[in-house]
Amino acid sequence: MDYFNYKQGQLYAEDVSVKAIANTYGTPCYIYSRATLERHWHAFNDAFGDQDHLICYSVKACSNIAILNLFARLGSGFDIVSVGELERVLAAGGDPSKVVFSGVGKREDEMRRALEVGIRCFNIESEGELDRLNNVAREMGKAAAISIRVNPDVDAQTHPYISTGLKENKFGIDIDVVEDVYLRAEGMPNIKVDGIDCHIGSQLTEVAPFLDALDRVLDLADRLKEKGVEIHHLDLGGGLGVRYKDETPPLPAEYMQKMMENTRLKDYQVLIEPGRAIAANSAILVSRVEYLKPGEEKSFAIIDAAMNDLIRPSLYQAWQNIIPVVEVAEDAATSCYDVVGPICETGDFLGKDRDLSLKQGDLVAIRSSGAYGFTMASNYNTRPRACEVLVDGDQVHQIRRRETIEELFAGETLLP
Ligand SMILES: Cc1ncc(COP(=O)(O)O)c(C=O)c1O
Ligand SMILES: N[C@@H](CCCC[NH3+])C(=O)O
Repeated sequence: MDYFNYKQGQLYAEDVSVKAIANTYGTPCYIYSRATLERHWHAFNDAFGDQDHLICYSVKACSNIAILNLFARLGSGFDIVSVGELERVLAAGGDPSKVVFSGVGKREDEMRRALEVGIRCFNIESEGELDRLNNVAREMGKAAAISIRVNPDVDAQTHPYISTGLKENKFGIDIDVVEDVYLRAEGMPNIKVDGIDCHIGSQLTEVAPFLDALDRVLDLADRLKEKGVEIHHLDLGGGLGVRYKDETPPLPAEYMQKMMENTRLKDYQVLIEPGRAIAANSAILVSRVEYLKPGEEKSFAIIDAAMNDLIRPSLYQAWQNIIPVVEVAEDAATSCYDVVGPICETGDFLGKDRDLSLKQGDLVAIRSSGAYGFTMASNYNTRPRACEVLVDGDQVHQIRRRETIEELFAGETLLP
């Protein structure tokens, strides 16, 4: 099911013409489909059947408060990695008691705020963090619920920058030594051990690495039980991949079904932290062609979106489809373009070697831009960040206006 389709030769987002949105709100512009976001969230939620579970949507994938609010209304929990993301969840009406706090570098002030609002659980990534949390909780007269993020040394078979479950990665505590850390945590007066956490990487297209990690986590839970440490929940992280080009990742239902074939899971509440699989294909980034620059070696289509708007192609050599907003005739002449932005970096490209039929002023849509798109945007080259628009049937809502130039240096001061 795709909510971005051509109708009478025009690209639509649900029931609204993309060209009409671009003409009203300008470009570059992120356009989200509410129906897609909600369908993907439900796909995970429904997959659990009667298994006790909580979906903690990973805020870093796409964090506009209007979108977080949609998930909050569905009863979602949230996975956060900073106090900034926590404040977003709260501003969006999210329930703090359904928030898990991941990340290797939690500051004291972040811990304090999270304890103050009563989050569900801290996913501890090091012994130093455990000690710090115990101290902060003691100062506040509270007990902090924790799970420890274990590093199971499983190869997620994904891009090295987004693989997190190998010994060489900075994340979590080695599963072979974590038992002692759990025993220490059990003895801490202001720590309440609740779960085990594991997240091995992102854009996984096979279930096998998840199953390997799950086995190791369940074995650990058994060993801990023998030593008197009671585990109530397992947080299996996020990481399920999506189709950008020709990948064939399992659907959420297939993935969860395979995981739940392990009947030992029934003894626990299961948390998951999906981000990309919910958000990636919920949005397009729409951009206008500024110039065409034909050449002997290469032809360039220079568009008004750049690596500051969508960094995935530059950073991971990620491939995302680029399609025309006004459909072109099947026999129209095409050229092979590198689709690039206006930024002064050779690495500023959105797509390479794309056969497209383009002229100056045309609109293009970069697909699968909903996850790690706007959230990774920057102001490099003093470029205001794009606006975000959400389509709901035939309704269009601007959920974030375009930044103004003045805002970009508003916090700066001249010397006296
Ligand atoms: C701890 C943690 N949870 C969840 C996610 C979300 O991952 P994904 O967007 O691949 O589902 C990430 C990012 O990889 C993460 O680091
Ligand atoms: N930013 C990455 C995913 C990173 C996941 C972070 N835990 C991407 O765009 O593919």
